[in-house]
Amino acid sequence: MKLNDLLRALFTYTQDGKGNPDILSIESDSRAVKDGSLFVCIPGYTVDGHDFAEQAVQKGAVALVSERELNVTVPVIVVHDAHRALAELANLYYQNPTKSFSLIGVTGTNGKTTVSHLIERIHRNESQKTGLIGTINMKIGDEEFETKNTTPEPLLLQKQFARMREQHVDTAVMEVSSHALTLGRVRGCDYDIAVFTNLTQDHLDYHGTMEEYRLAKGLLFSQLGNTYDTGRKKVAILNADDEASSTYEKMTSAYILRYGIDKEADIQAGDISFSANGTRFRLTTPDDEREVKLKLTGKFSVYNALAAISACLANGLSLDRILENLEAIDGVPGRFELVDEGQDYPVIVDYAHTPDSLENVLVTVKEMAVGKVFAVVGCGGDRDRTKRPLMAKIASKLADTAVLTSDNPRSEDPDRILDDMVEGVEGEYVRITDRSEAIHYAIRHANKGDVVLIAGKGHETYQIIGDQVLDFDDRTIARQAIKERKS
Ligand SMILES: CC(=O)N[C@H]1[C@@H](OP(=O)(O)OP(=O)(O)OC[C@H]2O[C@@H](n3ccc(=O)[nH]c3=O)[C@H](O)[C@@H]2O)O[C@H](CO)[C@@H](O)[C@@H]1O[C@H](C)C(=O)N[C@@H](C)C(=O)N[C@H](CCC(=O)O)C(=O)O
Ligand SMILES: Nc1ncnc2c1ncn2[C@@H]1O[C@H](COP(=O)(O)OP(=O)(O)OP(=O)(O)O)[C@@H](O)[C@H]1O
Ligand SMILES: N[C@H](CCC[C@H](N)C(=O)O)C(=O)O
Ligand SMILES: [Mg+2]
Repeated sequence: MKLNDLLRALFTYTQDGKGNPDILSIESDSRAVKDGSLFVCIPGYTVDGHDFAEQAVQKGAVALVSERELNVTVPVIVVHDAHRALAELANLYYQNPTKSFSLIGVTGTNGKTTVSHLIERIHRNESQKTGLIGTINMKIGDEEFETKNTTPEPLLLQKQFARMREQHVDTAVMEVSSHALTLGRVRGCDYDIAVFTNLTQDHLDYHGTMEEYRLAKGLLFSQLGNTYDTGRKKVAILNADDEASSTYEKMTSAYILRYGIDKEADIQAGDISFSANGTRFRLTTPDDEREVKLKLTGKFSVYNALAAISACLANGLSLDRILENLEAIDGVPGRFELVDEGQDYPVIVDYAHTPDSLENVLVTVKEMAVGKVFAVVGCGGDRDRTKRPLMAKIASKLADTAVLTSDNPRSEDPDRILDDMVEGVEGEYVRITDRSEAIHYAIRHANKGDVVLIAGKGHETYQIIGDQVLDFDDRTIARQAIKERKS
């Protein structure tokens, strides 16, 4: 593709230096630049991509996109915001792949992975070819691809969409993080359906205030638009019980479908009851009323189910088929996952790493415990510090014993993170920095009918300490601890 053709993706820019070279690839990492690359200089949080401009030219870059003028021998396209430019260029380079299938975006503080998986599995059981992008991995049908971010950076994202188009995907579902929305990673994506789960505290290190965080998520709903050039309806799916939805209602011109439990909604759950086998509720839609039996537990699972049902209805599936598929789903990896070695005290691994998700999951765990609840909880390093005392408070108030420990301390001193947590403690706790020891402690002390919750890492298979990524899986450690205790 010629540079000038690619520049149609950008609305305003200035060009410094003449030339219209053939662009053979777009790169935002100088280390990946080859002959014929267009190199986009991204100002990062660790380093500034502009500092690698010279290196990129030496490696064969034939043009650069930059936020400032640069003294190089190839044409420089100067833009206001290189992050946005990168997303728009990537979308045009791969020729608008998201116009070829139905695209569903899921945002919100908690439940994105769960809701995306529910939507994907329901569509897959309807013989649709599906795509999935999120925290755990990316998938096309059964083929898995690794990812670093919940919402990948634009080049990887659009490349993956192009692969989906090639493989004739019918419906793709993706998690859209607030970071991605703020950094413009998803610009150019043509969403058909946007789903909001909920908004509670997280990522204040990045967004500063809850107001900024709320508005960041709103970008998904404003991006949805109301155009029908693909012939598909645009639908915003909002949680009637979450007050942030009223902001998103005003930010979108798409159709709106509301789901809820407490407030009146289009897709409504009532008469909810929980048992050892799962959750039952009465579902009311504008046209129907049904009894639903989920294998998933907790009020939050009812919200996730309602969000998934709404998205599947908006995407044209019938309620009968949606419910049959939904009722068969027994869970998502690392979300309320039981570690069963035949022991008489349930051990649950869960990904709750925010105050709200921890509270929800502990309330659910308390309901199923005949005896005591042990909660193994840590807080991530280089992440929102203000959630640390809140999470320790919730764990120590709701569990009989909170076992406070480490969860990806990253560049921070694990004991400093624990000091921050301990400030919020309001009940019984023990403090064990080593996560493996903490898990062993909880399992050693649990008796028949007690429940051990191991929160925060879910599907993760690593512990990040300093710049080392060490093998670590809560489920494996828990299994070992249960077996050791038996012997
Ligand atoms: C804060 C943030 O979003 N960071 C992302 C960012 O990294 P960064 O700003 O540190 O990048 P950098 O290392 O400074 O590099 C800047 C630029 O220089 C380039 N570079 C760098 C070195 C070099 O030799 N040559 C070169 O050209 C880099 O390729 C890059 O384009 O750009 C990287 C490449 O796109 C991302 O992988 C990285 O995500 C990191 C891994 C991360 O942890 N992000 C989190 C905060 C995040 O985005 N999380 C959300 C989920 C949140 C939720 O739970 O809701 C997500 O979507 O994953
Ligand atoms: N609807 C919900 N409301 C509150 N908490 C929830 C909800 N759904 C799941 N949770 C809790 O949040 C945890 C994380 O869920 P999930 O991975 O689906 O969220 P996420 O939004 O994808 O998180 P992340 O931002 O890290 O990708 C679960 O393990 C569970 O404890
Ligand atoms: N996407 C979230 C995941 C947090 C998971 C938890 N294990 C941690 O490392 O804090 C984040 O990056 O904030
Ligand atoms: Mg997720």
